[in-house]
Formats: sequence, structure tokens, C-alpha cells
Amino acid sequence: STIRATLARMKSTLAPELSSVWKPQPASIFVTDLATAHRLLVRGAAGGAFSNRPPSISPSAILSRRRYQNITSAPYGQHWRAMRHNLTSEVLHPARLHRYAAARRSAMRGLVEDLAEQRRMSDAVVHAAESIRYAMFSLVATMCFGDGLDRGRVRAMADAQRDLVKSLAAARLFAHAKLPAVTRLIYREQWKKLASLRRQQEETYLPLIDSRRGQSSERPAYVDTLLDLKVPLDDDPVVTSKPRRAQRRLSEGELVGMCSEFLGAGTETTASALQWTMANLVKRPDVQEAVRREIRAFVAADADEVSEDVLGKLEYLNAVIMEVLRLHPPTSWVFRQVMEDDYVVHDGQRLPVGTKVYFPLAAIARDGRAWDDPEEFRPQRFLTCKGEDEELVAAVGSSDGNNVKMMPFGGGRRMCPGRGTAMLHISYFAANLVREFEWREAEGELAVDLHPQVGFFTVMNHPLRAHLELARQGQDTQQRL
Ligand code: HEM
Repeated sequence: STIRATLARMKSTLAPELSSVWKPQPASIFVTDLATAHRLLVRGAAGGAFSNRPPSISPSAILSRRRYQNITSAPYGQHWRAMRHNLTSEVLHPARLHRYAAARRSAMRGLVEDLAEQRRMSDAVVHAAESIRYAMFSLVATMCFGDGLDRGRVRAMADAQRDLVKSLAAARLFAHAKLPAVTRLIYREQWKKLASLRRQQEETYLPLIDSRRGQSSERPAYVDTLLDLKVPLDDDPVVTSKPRRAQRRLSEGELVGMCSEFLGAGTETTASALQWTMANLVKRPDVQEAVRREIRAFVAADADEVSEDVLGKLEYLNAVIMEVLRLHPPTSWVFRQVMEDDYVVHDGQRLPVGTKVYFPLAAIARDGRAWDDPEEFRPQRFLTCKGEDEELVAAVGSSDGNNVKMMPFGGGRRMCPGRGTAMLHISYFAANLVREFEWREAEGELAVDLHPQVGFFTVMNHPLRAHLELARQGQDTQQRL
């Protein structure tokens, strides 16, 4: 009877999986030309929204067997709309973002001091990659959980998240598995590792989440908005602006997944973009000096920092960051999947339901029909169009979708909601790092290598190391740092 029970259990687990394996799957499509990417992503479909991703590799969604969705993994519908609206209007909206100015300043100061300390200890060569990533993580962690986080705990969370990012390749294994139960059995070590990382997140995040319950704060953290958030009881795939009556709060599992998404999306992308920015400035001392000259023109020599209100005037720095995002988009892919309601036409044919459409962002950004000498690092290409700043808007993806030339933040309704925040974080940190230090190439194995390591995020193949000299004029910088 034990054998019979085991067989029955196997049958009930495997039968639905096996039936889906034998079902013919429509071919996937890879879009590498800009015009098609723009038409599909930004203009959308002739019918339906074409705004779903294939089952996400979000570890939170996979580990909970898709019980807990976050914004990235949720199907296009009312639940997704409520979560995304909360993030964009309550946290990332420019009118709310000023609340976190003190956290940005403290993370930036911490980074400058850390680099100064390293250069004192190690003959001026610093491990910039780790320091940059940790500074970004501590900033995003404060936005997520509020002020007063213990430094040791933040460090542990940052390390755990690095492990999780490394495990994303394994997560992909489970996300795309035709036979999930069998795949979990075959790759049980990888599954156990993912499960233990998720458990670790629960153990760390839940006490922090609980400590915010019932508190009112002048500077609400992301978690506070999530605790207040109500989502539709049943997801309705049709997105309308009509309020729904039956609502519920997010469960603990969902809260952990949402925090994990915020920390991951907010840290890994911007930390990678900042590293690529500093790496390109090391390789191009002429560009670095031009950025420094621009900063000196707008910031007094005895000012404490390049303040946020100056950033809008630093057009050349902004152009450098755009060019970095074009050549090294930190998110490698955008994905969509054709659903029942979508009427998506490609090459004169309606794409069958289930078709996965892949947009490799680096290839799209190097389309020779859109850019002259697309392989060259040439920030001034973003300075040619003054006035309306058309190209700058186009580069981050304009809301009306006109003149889109590249899409580091994706496009259409699922476009990155963090693009404004990301640009603020990258330019604030980069401006201050250039003002404080002269960044020079270290020698031998520590030299800057601009080859990418393409995974879920595109990072530098060799983490950034650089030789730093103090660069500030006008006060006794040696003493200050
Ligand atoms: C340089 C920095 C960043 C880059 C390059 C980037 C890139 C992207 C891309 C390509 C997508 C997919 C868009 C699509 O499918 O069309 C995305 C989605 C997303 N990003 Fe970002 N991102 C960055 C920073 C941020 C930040 C700072 C946050 C939040 C704090 C964030 C939160 C999200 C979320 C929640 C989504 C899912 C949106 C949805 O499905 O509706 N990102 N991002």
C-alpha cells in the first residue's frame, strides 16, 4: 500500500506537468532591431496590452510556487496595478523622493570615507566595486525599512542578497522547468540553497517589518506603504481605474518578496551603472577631467558636496551616464509573452498565444541604424540635441514613446518605475566621487577591463579597482579625509 500511495502521489504531481511537456510550444522571438522593439514594447499590440512577462525568475515567486507575486512577476492586472501604483506614487514620485535626501547624503559620505580609508591603507588602490555596491544597498535598505538600521545587520543583508543574485541562474532552471517537481528533485542542492536564502530573508526582514507596524513616521519607508496597502481580493486581469470593493492586505510572504524586489532592483542595477560610469571615466581621463571642470563651474570650492539641486545643471555628466547606460545596460533583457487577449502582429502574422518575445537591450542599443559608431564611448552624442532634450528623454524612454533610441529601462506599461530614482542616485554619487578623487587606472591584473559578465544583471567581468588621488581644491582635503 505504501508503493501504491507513492505511485498515486507521483501520478498526481507529474500528470499535469507531463501533459504540458507534450503540448507544442510556440517558437520564441528575439527582437534586436530598434524599430521593431519600439513598435512592440512602446506602441503595444493592436489589441490587448501585451504587458505580461513569461513566468518570472523572481526567486520569491518561484519559491512560493507563484503564491507570492511582486511587481516584476505579477501578471498584468489589478493586483499588479495596485502594487506598482503604490511604489510610484508613495515612494518614487519626485514629491516623495526628497524624504530620503538625508539617507542619500549619509550613504554618499560613507562611500567617500570608505574609499579614502582604503587608499590610505593600500597604496591608493581601492576595491571600488564592493564599496559602491554596499553604499547603494545601505541607501535602498533605509528607503525600504526606515532610519536607524544596525550597520552589521545591513552588511549581512547585503551579503545575503549577493548570494541570492548569484543563485539567480539556478532560479532560472526552476522557472523554465517543464517538469518542476522532477527538476526540484534532480537539482535538490540548488533548490535547497534557494529555499535557505528565502528563509534567511524571512528571518531578517520580518522583524524589521514588524517593528514598523502601527508607527507613524514623518519619513515613511517603503515597508510602511506596503503595510497600509490594500490589493484586490481576487485578481482581475482587466486593468481599469474603477475601485474594487473586496480588498485585502498583503501577507507576510508577499511583504518579504516585495522588500526583496525593492532591495534587489534598487541596488544591483544602480550599483552596476555607477561602476560602469567610474570605469569608463578611468579609461577616459579626458572625459573625467571635463566632468570635473563642469562640477567646478557650478559648485563652490569650499562646498561640502555636489548637492542634489546642482545635478540638473550638469549636462555633460548626465550625457556620460546616458552613454554608459547605452553601452552597458545593467538589465540585460526585457521579456514579454503573448496572452489570450493580445493581438500582436509581427512580419504580417498574428503571434500565437504563449509566444515569448525577448528584447536583448545591449544589442538594441548598438543598432547601427540608430547611432553613428555605436561601439564608441562618445558622451557628446547626447549633447547634440539641445532645447527639448529630445535624445535625453528618448534615452530613458519617453512616456509617449516618440524618438526612442534605446531602452535601458524597458518600454511601455511595464517600463521600469525606478528610472528617475536611478538617475538621481547614479548622478549624485558619480558627481561627488569625481569631485573628491582623481580616478586613475591601476596596473596589471587590477587594470580596468570593460568586458561584461552578462547574467540577470550585466556587471563588470572584473570588479572595478582603481588608483585614487585626492582631487578637491580649496581646503585641507588631506586632513578632512
Ligand atoms: C540603472 C538602474 C535601473 C535599470 C537599468 C533598470 C532597468 C529595468 C528594466 C529594463 C525593467 C524591465 C522593464 C520592462 O519590462 O519593460 C525594470 C523593471 C522594474 N524596475 Fe528597474 N531598473 C533600474 C533601477 C530601478 C530602481 C532604482 C527601482 C526601484 C527602487 C527599480 C524597480 C523596478 C521594478 C519594480 C520593475 C518591474 C516593473 C513592472 O513590472 O511593472 N528599478 N527595470
